[in-house]
Formats: sequence, structure tokens, C-alpha cells
Amino acid sequence: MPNLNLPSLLLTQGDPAGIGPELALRAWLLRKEHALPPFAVLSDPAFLERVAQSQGWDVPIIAVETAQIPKVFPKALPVLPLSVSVAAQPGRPDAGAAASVVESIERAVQLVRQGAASALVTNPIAKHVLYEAGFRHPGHTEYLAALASEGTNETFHPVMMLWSEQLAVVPVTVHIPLANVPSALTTDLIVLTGRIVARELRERFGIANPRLALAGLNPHAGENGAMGAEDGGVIAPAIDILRQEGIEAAGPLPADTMFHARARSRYDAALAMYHDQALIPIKTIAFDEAVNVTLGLPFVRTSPDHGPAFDIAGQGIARPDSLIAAIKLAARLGSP
Ligand SMILES: NC(=O)C1=CN([C@@H]2O[C@H](COP(=O)(O)OP(=O)(O)OC[C@H]3O[C@@H](n4cnc5c(N)ncnc54)[C@H](O)[C@@H]3O)[C@@H](O)[C@H]2O)C=CC1
Ligand SMILES: NCC(=O)COP(=O)(O)O
Repeated sequence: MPNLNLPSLLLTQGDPAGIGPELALRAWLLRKEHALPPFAVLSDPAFLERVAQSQGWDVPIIAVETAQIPKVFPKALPVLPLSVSVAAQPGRPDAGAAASVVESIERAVQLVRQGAASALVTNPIAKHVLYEAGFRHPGHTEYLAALASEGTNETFHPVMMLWSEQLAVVPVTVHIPLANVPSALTTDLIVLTGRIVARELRERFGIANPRLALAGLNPHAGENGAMGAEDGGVIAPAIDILRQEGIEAAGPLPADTMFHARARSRYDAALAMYHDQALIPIKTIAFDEAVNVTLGLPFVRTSPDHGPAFDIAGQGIARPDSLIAAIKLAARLGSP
């Protein structure tokens, strides 16, 4: 049975030509099996009806306001209608759909900030498609931080964490070209990221004394400076500062030997220095289960670990596991 006592979640539409819309429908179909909390999708109800029909899935869709989500959820997929209609051909991304993608994210953030829902689960977007339409943020992670600070005097440093039962990883630098990583990597940035991760593992994940492991940047963590200066000159000083603040932090560790099973048992989260150093191990170990969670925001945001998978969109073969894991984690972290 779906657990109707849990607060409602909001799912964004994601790229309508990708697998996000069909995964939202699948998650609703699997709601009882996975005891999912009530959720609604911010999209065009007629578009989602067409997606369900094209797959031959029996998913009644009802346009709602947030207060109605728990009541409607057991019998139909609640949808918060957007101001625009949505049309898309599976696997054929079109920058013309960007307005609906962005509205879905913005309205979901607004509603969560107003307390009308407990957390946000974003469906995948293709960043290059949004860039074509003038979107200026590297991805959700950075965009959500900008939305979170709107109308306040606060700024938020968003931290991307990919989490699974087997491994949690955090890229310290995120959506930047590899060539820019060494100059973007500063002791301050690593310390700030480590503090946020330690705090949220404690406060949101309930780990009393989080253990962090920090990767080096260069082969063999720099081989005592012979293979790069960042490990000793930038990362090691950050680890010293984190330790002085009482945070358990190991490293800089050679990245090639810190992700096997025995090594993973020694830490709660690995801080990697760039995107692929973090995401390759977790997507190799736990592609179907891992969840992307943004730390450092004043609200909970999770997402599946994968992208819009245009190559299989509309075929009904995309696995809903990571979206379901994202819904479960959002419910857990968003519970009062
Ligand atoms: N949270 C987000 O919005 C994310 C967005 N992206 C975006 O995705 C776009 C495309 O990236 P790709 O590298 O192609 O990654 P992708 O994750 O969309 O696809 C990579 C491969 O994994 C497969 N795959 C992905 N999800 C699957 C699922 N649920 N079930 C079965 N197979 C699945 C795809 O079919 C493809 O072969 C990029 O533009 C990137 O910006 C990537 C990751 C997360
Ligand atoms: N590879 C993960 C990813 O790109 C997710 O980015 P975001 O849209 O969640 O910021």
C-alpha cells in the first residue's frame, strides 16, 4: 500500500523527449510494490496521457493542486499542469520544449520553498538542449542554488552527492571542462565542500561521525610531488583544516585504489576532485540504485543518477529503479 501519511513529493517533468515522463508513469504504476509516498508531476496532463497511451499503460491522470495530491494518488497520477502545452517525439530532443522543462523546475522549487510539498525529485534534462534555448546554468545543481537564493540575502553553495547503499561520492568540481579543474580546485573550495558533506551526513543522513575520504588529483596522489603539485599543495592543507575542525578526513588518497569494496568500508563519502573521478565508480557499482542528491540547499532535491537516455526513450524499456530510489530517498530526507 502507498504510505499516505508521508508528505507529498513533486517530480519535475525533465526533458519530454527523454525517459523521464515514462519513468514517472512507471513509478506510479509501481507505487504499491515500493510503498512510495504520494507524488505529483509538474507537466502537461495531456502530454503524459499520450505517453501512457503510447506504452499501453493504464495510468489515469488527474490535474490537481498540491493539497489534493495525497487523496488523488492512490487512484490516479496527480499532475500539476504547466502554463504551456508539451509535445515531444521520444528520442528527438528539441530546444522548443525548454520553456516547459524550466517552468516545471521553477514551480516545483517555489512550491517546496512555500512548504506545499516536502521535497523535489527532478527528472533528467539534457543540458546542451537547454543551453541552445539560452539556459545559463551548468545543470540542475547550480540552477537550484540560484533559485534557492531568489528573494533572500543568502547564497548557497550546492554540493552534488551521488549516493547508494554501497558508495557515496561527491565531485568537488562539477560541470567544468577537465582542463579547468586544476585552477578551479582550491583549498577553500575543498574545505567548504567537506564541511557541507560532513554536516549533511550528520543532520540529514543520521551518521553521527561521518568519515570522509579525499581523493588526490594526480596519479598516485602526486607521488610526493613528482606527478603534480595539487595533492600536497592544495588538497592536503584542506584535509588538515577539516581535521582541525573535528571532521574525520583521510587523504589525499590515490583515486585508483579507493573504490574497491575493502577501501569503501573505511569511509561514508568519498570526495573526488572532478566529475568523472566521482561518477565513474558509482555508476559502475550501482547504476540502477544510485541517487543524485544536492547538498547545501535549504530544501531536499534528489534525482536519478542517469540522464534522459534518448537512445531508448519511448520504448518502454528504461529501468525505473534509480527514479524510485530517488523518490524513496527524497521521502526519507524530506520527512520532518
Ligand atoms: N540529472 C540530470 O538531469 C542528468 C542529466 N544528464 C544529461 O544527460 C545527457 C545524456 O547523457 P548520457 O551520457 O547519454 O547519459 P544517459 O544516462 O542519458 O545514458 C547513458 C546510457 O545509459 C542508458 N540508460 C540511462 N538511464 C537508463 C535507465 N533508466 N534504464 C536503462 N538504461 C538507461 C542509456 O540508454 C544510455 O545507453 C547529457 O546531456 C547530460 O547533461 C546526465 C546525468 C544526469
Ligand atoms: N552527471 C550528473 C549530472 O550531470 C547531473 O547534473 P544536475 O542536472 O543534477 O546538476
